[in-house]
Amino acid sequence: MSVNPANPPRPSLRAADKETFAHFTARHRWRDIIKKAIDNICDSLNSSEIDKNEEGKKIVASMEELINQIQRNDQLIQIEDDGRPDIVIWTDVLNTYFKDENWFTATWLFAESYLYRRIISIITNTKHWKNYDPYFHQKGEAFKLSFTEIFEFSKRIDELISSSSSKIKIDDNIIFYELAQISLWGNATDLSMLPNFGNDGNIETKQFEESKKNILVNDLEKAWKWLSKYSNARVDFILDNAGFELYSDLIFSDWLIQSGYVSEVHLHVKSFPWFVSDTTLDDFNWLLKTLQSNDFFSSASEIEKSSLKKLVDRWQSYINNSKWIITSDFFWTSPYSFWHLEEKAPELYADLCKSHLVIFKGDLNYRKLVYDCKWETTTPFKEAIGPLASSKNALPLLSLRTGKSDVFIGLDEGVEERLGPDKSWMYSGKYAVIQFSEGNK
Ligand SMILES: O=P(O)(O)OC[C@H]1O[C@](O)(CO)[C@@H](O)[C@@H]1O
Repeated sequence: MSVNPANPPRPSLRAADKETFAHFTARHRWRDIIKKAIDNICDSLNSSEIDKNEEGKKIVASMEELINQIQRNDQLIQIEDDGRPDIVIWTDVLNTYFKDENWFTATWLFAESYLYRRIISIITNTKHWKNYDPYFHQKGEAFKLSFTEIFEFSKRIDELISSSSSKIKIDDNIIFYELAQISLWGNATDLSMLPNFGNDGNIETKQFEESKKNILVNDLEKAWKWLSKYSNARVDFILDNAGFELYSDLIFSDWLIQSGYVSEVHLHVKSFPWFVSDTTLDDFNWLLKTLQSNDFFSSASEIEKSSLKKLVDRWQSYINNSKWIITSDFFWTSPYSFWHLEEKAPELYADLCKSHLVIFKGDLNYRKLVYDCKWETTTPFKEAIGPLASSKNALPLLSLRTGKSDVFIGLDEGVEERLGPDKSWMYSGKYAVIQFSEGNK
């Protein structure tokens, strides 16, 4: 049988397997995530808007029913047509591969993606809540907590950009490594890992040094060698989370442009709210607006505010001059692994082929790159990404991923054993991989 969503290249990860993080997620985390979304909806109810209120209550009832379906481990049902064009794909994949499956027997990747698509269908099928993002509040709150790092980084990027004209010259490869790692750990929950560029150009911060040891595979040198042979290249980011992670991705993108190696950065956002924290176009616009808002950072000093203003003005000019292109495609929120990218999204793929480096951020993108299944941890990365490395049009790609699920690939012999029999290291967010494939262009 060919590889397909129900038949990954290795035995699939399924929530039915009690030893996995997939199981814990399906048993506990999904319920908590939906409950939190319900709370957000309830907080947005306003008794003066009667129709909207009534609809809001219906959404809450449907979401509660969704929790019940998961807890009873019901068979997966059709997703209600909400008029979004991707509904056809979802219906087709569900009917073709998962018709008789339930929440715990379907592959984890399908069941989890299906959950987020069900939530969006409930919300989209309303009059007053159509464009409501049930995770928006959380994303904003989390961003606020990164106050210190936000200002620190806006100052640092300024210093880096002007370092070419100053006495202290930091080598471009060093900046590339550090900004890529900031973008990597921007995905981690522990922001204390973030680095500091010292006056002599060295990286200060013990935790950052410490966190480097937790990068189990680090292909940054290879990626740099690949990218630095270009000037005016195109880089694509398949973005992951909004808020601080997005901010750190933009800091990285900013330097790529300023360094002259890159003249165009394509930033791929999600078409609708996805896996709680993923970046949508609204999140992107919110970030830019928030960085300019006096209210949000009311305790910031004038110097901090003006450094941020300079940064956002520059970012806005990239957007106005098409140096940064914000784009989205339904493929990123489809049930398919990226093994099917070329086949299922040929136009998107053809466009990505124009890129000199496609950077995939985060855990979910990693799961989709490697088909979210039970590979040996020593499987070479290029084997696990299948056609993404072997196709004659294979893309040059880089994955920046902190581990938050049951899959790690490309580790040296003995690493898994050293980390011990308790598999929580795989999903704790403490360990990461940076993996590169140069493609066939
Ligand atoms: O934001 P990231 O890094 O893609 O993480 C999302 C991941 O989080 C999880 O929900 C687990 O924490 C996984 O199911 C998913 O792969």
